[in-house]
Amino acid sequence: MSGLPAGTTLPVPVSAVLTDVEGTTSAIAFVKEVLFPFAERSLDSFLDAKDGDPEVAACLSAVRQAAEPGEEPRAALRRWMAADSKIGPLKTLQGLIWQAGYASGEITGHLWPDVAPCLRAWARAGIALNVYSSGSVAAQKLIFGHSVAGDLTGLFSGFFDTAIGGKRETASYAAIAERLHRPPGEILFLSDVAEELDAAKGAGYATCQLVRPEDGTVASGRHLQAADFPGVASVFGLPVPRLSQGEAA
Ligand SMILES: CSCCC(=O)C(=O)COP(=O)(O)O
Ligand SMILES: [Mg+2]
Repeated sequence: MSGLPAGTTLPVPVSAVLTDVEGTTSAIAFVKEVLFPFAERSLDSFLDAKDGDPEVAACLSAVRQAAEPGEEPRAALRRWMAADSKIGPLKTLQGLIWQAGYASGEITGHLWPDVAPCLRAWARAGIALNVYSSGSVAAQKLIFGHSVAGDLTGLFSGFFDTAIGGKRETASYAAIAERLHRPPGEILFLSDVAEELDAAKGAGYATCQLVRPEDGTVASGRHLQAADFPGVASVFGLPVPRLSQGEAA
């Protein structure tokens, strides 16, 4: 599965992991069928309730700047939602809307069952864990803070969104490496999207594509690959979780 001969472990000195969310730690289906529809159907009531709220007003001002000339902000937001556009003010608003859903228990953050045990094992071993997603930092903290495996936010030392740059741009990964005070070669970037991995590799990162057939992801062949987080651990020589009875690997 990795693209390496069976049993091969790479001599890459990984001291930090940077992980994508949708398609990597969490199902694409969860984002598309739970999170996005929740934001879509709550948009009007949220904006009505938050009329005059300074954070929301700043987002709407940024929406007007990015919208087509004369386009009403709500229409622009709905158009971007339909196209899954990774536009900053949309992602910020989605995060704010999801907050209520997580707080009420209507939404629980999906994680593949293999993810939390590996994150815990890697954090225990002193590997610095970080997130990079098009979803806002607030949205990242919500999905990991209200996850099916409990509150995992304490495992992470850094959260990055597109405020640092687009996920398909090499400069974004160089900027993250600087913020982490680590050589890029020591950072392992995990994603389902080959173009994001290409950009990270361009900045000198180690890369691994998560290819989860049950989530509809397709191997690019351009990066080492794994079917799950234990597969990542085996390719890069990272710790694997200690299993308690009945716990997923
Ligand atoms: C952080 S949960 C919300 C996911 C989201 O809004 C999104 O656009 C997913 O982007 P990713 O970069 O994690 O694939
Ligand atoms: Mg992804």
